[in-house]
Amino acid sequence: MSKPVKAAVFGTGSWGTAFGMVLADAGCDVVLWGRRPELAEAVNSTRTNPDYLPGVELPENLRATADAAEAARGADFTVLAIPSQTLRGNLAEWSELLAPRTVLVSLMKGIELGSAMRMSEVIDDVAKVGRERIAVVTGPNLAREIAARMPAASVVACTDGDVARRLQTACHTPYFRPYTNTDVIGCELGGAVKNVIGLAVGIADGMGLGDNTKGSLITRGLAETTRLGVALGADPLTFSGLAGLGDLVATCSSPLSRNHTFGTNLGKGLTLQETIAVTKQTAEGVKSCESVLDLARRHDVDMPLTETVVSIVHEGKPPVVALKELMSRSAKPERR
Ligand SMILES: NC(=O)C1=CN([C@@H]2O[C@H](COP(=O)(O)OP(=O)(O)OC[C@H]3O[C@@H](n4cnc5c(N)ncnc54)[C@H](O)[C@@H]3O)[C@@H](O)[C@H]2O)C=CC1
Ligand SMILES: O=C(CO)COP(=O)(O)O
Repeated sequence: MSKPVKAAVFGTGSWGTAFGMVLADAGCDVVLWGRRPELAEAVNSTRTNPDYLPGVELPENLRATADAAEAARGADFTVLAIPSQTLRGNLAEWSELLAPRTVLVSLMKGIELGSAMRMSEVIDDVAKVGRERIAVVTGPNLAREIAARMPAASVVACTDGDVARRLQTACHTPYFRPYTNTDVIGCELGGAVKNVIGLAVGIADGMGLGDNTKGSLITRGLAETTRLGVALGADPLTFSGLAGLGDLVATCSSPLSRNHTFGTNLGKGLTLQETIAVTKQTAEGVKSCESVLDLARRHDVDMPLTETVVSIVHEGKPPVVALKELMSRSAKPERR
C-alpha cells in the first residue's frame, strides 16, 4: 500500500481549516499550523475549530500545531491560507522549513499592495521554488458551505499540468470536485478581482438597490476582470469558468461572503472604521481593490468598478455620489 499524501496547511482560519478537512476527507494526512497554541490544542482536543468553524466536526487524520517546523516536515503539499498582505513576511519565516520537493499551494485571493504581485508571484519571489512547484486553488468555495460538505466545484491551477493533476487527486472528494487549469494568471486574477466586485454588489445591496443592478455589476465586473487578465496574458476563457464567473456569482449572491457583507455594511451607511470593527475575518477586497487598481494602471487598463470601490472604501466618497458618477460615464459599445 502506498503512503498517504502529507499536507501541511498554514492558516487555521475558515478556509485553511475547511480545505484541510477536504484534504483529510480525500485521504491525506493533514497538519494545520496556527499562530495560537491554544487554538491548535482546541482543534486537537475537541476535533473542531471553535473560533472559525464552530460546530463542524473535523476528521481524525487532521491535527493542528503551532510549531511551523513540525507542520512543514515531509509535506508533499504546503498549503498557504493566510491573509494576502501578510504572506510575504510569513513565508520568509517558513522558507527554511519547507520540505525539499514540496508543492506550494495558494488558497489566497488577493494582490499584494505596493508590488501589485499575484500570490503565486509573491511565493516564487520569497521561496524561489520555481513556478512549476506553485499551485493555486480557487473557485466558488465559501468555506462554511464546504465545511458542511455541500457540493462544489473548484479549480486547481499550475503551469505544470502533472502537478495540478496530483493536487486534484489529493483534494477530490464526493462533495469537492476540482478541475485542473494551467492558466494560473487568469485563475488568480479571477479570485482577487471578484472580491472587489463582491464589495460593489454588497454596497448596492446595502443601498437597497435591485437585482438588475446586481446583474449589471456582475457582468460589467467580469468584463473589467477579463480586460485586466488579457492585458496580463491570461486566457479570456478562464473568466467564464469557475475561477471567474463561478466565484463571482457565489460571492455576489451570498451573505456568507465577507467581502459582500463588508460592502453591504458600507452601503447601509456605516463608516469604514465601523465596518472594520464589525468584520471578524479577512475581507481581501478591502486592501486588494487598491492593488488591483494599481495593477490596472500599470497596464493601462480601464477598471471603472474597481475605481469606484476604491473611491468609496478608501477616499470616503458617499456611495450615492459614486454611483451617480459611474452611471454618467460616457456611453460605450458593450465590447471594445
Ligand atoms: N473563507 C472563505 O470562504 C474563502 C477564503 N479564501 C481566501 O483564503 C485566504 C484566507 O482566508 P480565510 O481563511 O477565510 O481567513 P480567516 O480570516 O478566516 O483566517 C485567516 C487566518 O490567517 C491567520 N493570520 C492572520 N494574520 C496573520 C499573520 N499576520 N500571520 C500569520 N497568520 C495570520 C489568522 O489567525 C487565521 O488563522 C484569503 O485570501 C481568502 O480570500 C478563499 C476561498 C474561500
Ligand atoms: O472566496 C470566497 C468564496 O469563493 C470567499 O469569499 P469571501 O472572502 O468574500 O468570504
